[in-house]
Amino acid sequence: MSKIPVMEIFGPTIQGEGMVIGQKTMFVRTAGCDYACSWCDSSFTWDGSGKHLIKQMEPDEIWCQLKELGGDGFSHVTISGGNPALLKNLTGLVQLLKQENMKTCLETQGSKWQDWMLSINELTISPKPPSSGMITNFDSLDMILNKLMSDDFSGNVSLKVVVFNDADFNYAKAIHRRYPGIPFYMQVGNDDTKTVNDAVLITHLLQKYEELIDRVIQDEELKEIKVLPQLHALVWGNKRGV
Ligand SMILES: C[S@@+](CC[C@H](N)C(=O)[O-])C[C@H]1O[C@@H](n2cnc3c(N)ncnc32)[C@H](O)[C@@H]1O
Ligand SMILES: Nc1nc2[nH]cc(C(=O)O)c2c(=O)[nH]1
Ligand code: SF4
Ligand SMILES: [Mg+2]
Repeated sequence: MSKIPVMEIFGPTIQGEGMVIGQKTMFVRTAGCDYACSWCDSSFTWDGSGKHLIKQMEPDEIWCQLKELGGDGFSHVTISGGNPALLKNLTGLVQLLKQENMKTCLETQGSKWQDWMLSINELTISPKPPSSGMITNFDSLDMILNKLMSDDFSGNVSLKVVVFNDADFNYAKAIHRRYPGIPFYMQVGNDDTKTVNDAVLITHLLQKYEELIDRVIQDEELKEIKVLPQLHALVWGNKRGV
């Protein structure tokens, strides 16, 4: 018995962020986070407001629900949260997804390590900039990225920093400088995660995207960098489960 606290299972949708942006995928979102970012767009996973949604599930139950939703129409599963890396017992799910010939993607912030992370195909580490209110533990981050750059890991790893302001931009640059060999992404911060006015939100986020692009273009230090919006926010606004 190794039950996993699941907040939501959804899809098929597209991966809206980072290195496999646009990829058709299913999502498994786990409950609980060791951080409490001021602007977290998934705060219901850790602030108590989604407590009633949490289901303790075995890996095979999760797989059944994925198949119910996605049928035979998917080959990619993204695990996000909360912080899935809090869960030692995700090994069973990751192995089952592998057996079923799924590619796996993980979203985590780089604060915790689990050995099952070595079996993930696409691993995004997203350290948190000053505007989040969180403090990066660089000992943990160094340790995690060292493991992911070793021969023990055969998947792809990338770094993704969300940027809201100047201090975040400088933090993002410092992260890229510290880990120059790792594919690096800057992502536009969504500063209005509650509005249901999609038209206003989307116009605003596109403007923020243009501002971030302009900054990167003007910065001679930034060369090997990709600048992305949250594509799902541009398509569906703040809607949950997409
Ligand atoms: C909800 S988090 C869950 C995974 C993990 N806890 C993490 O932060 O990487 C998934 C991604 O959404 C990003 N994110 C959260 N809130 C955001 C916001 N308001 N605007 C832009 N990106 C956001 C996070 O930085 C992270 O890269
Ligand atoms: N479509 C879509 N793409 C995403 N990429 C990362 C997400 C997340 O919340 O971790 C996310 C999400 O919630 N939806
Ligand atoms: S680390 Fe991720 S899930 Fe946790 S609070 Fe920050 S953005 Fe939200
Ligand atoms: Mg999200």
